[in-house]
Amino acid sequence: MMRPVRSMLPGQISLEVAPIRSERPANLRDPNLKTGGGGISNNRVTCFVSQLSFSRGDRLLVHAKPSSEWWWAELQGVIGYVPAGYLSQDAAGEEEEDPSIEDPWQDEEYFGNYGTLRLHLEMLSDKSRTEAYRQVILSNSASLSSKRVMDLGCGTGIISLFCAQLARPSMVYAVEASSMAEYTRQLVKQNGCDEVVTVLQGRAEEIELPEQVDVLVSEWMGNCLLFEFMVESVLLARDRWLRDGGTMWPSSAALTLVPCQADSYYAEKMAFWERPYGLDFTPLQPLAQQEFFTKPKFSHIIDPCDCLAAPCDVISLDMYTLQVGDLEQMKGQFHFCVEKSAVFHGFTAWFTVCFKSLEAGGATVELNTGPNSGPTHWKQTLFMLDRPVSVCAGDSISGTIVLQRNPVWRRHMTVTLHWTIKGSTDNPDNAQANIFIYYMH
Ligand SMILES: NC(=[NH2+])NCCC[C@H]1O[C@@H](n2cnc3c(N)ncnc32)[C@H](O)[C@@H]1O
Repeated sequence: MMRPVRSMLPGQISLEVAPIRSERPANLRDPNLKTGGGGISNNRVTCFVSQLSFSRGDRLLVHAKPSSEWWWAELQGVIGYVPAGYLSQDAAGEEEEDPSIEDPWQDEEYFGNYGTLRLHLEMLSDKSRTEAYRQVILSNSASLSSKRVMDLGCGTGIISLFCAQLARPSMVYAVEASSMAEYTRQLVKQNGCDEVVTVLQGRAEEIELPEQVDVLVSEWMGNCLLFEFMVESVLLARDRWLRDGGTMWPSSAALTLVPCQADSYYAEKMAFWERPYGLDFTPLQPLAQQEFFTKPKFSHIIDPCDCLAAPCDVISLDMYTLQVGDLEQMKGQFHFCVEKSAVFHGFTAWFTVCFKSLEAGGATVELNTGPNSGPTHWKQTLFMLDRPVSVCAGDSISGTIVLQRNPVWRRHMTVTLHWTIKGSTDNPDNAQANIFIYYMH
């Protein structure tokens, strides 16, 4: 249910909007929602968030108020941003806002999940991940003496326990918003670390620490590095609790991309329909493309020999200078030189984070989630093309990637890949510029 408001707009805001063919109020969670401006390629309608066009007296339905200045509203099935200052409450039919949008962070579900063991078991079972954090503490144990540490999103407290067990910090503030915090307190006591580790239950943005800290450590990385956007909490905590000159762990992060072949996934989801049980099911292939290839495949394991070019870092984050506002839209460019003739099925992405030493000149610890490093629970993320393209050694694949944070669902983003293939051969696909939007929800 949404609350109707009237526009008091002086004149028309003339903005490009693409109508959605929806009689019912749009389901904002619908990843195929078409809003704002956009473009079309390979029958895929892109989806950009932009402002909504409306006239004086129009009745808008407000879905969400992500900020005091801009609201997320709908007019005759078209969804977009509206300047809140031009709107007034419609006296008739006071209706409640869509309750599902009251929690754009979906914290109840998010922290509910982290209140159970399933995700913590997965993370603790990830040796590459957990050993990397252990190595950071071990290799900085001397410098950690008498330091004050904040472990943001400590979960079961593993990093805090490493600090207390392998070094002599003066205090570790282990901050955990989910109900797991109650058990984390027990684990801290059970392991004799309660002199050093204090568990604080609450969101890092809201809790109060008694003092600033020297080191802010967190394991905040999600699929494709940013999904869940826990990184926003880390930046807010940095700005509030990390002393000047303090240390961020991780210190930096990078998102890496590579063009790849994905024969088995393509066979499993697309080729399958060619002759199942001797029958021709190819009319279902457009459906399969829409259902399986319009969203990323998380937990994909790419074989290094499926990489068609040298991987390229497309987005780099400096955790000391990154701002929350930067997270709304991040762009990167890539230029790949195809190293072998193959079928180009899509792009695979992964991330690397680095932990600079507390000591000048000390060794940096790296956690690389790519195909040439130890397996992690993130694995890699596969973005499939609508349809595969044959490429030859010497071809180049150049383009841009845009990570666009969802203006309503604050833990979600869309990934837009735009590329062209310049071929050493006159492959008909080479002339085509492609743009693909993938919804991570
Ligand atoms: N690498 C990830 N993607 N997730 C791994 C860390 C997630 C842990 O941090 C907790 N957590 C996440 N955000 C917050 C926050 N803002 N404040 C406190 N705890 C948090 C969450 O409850 C979970 O226990």
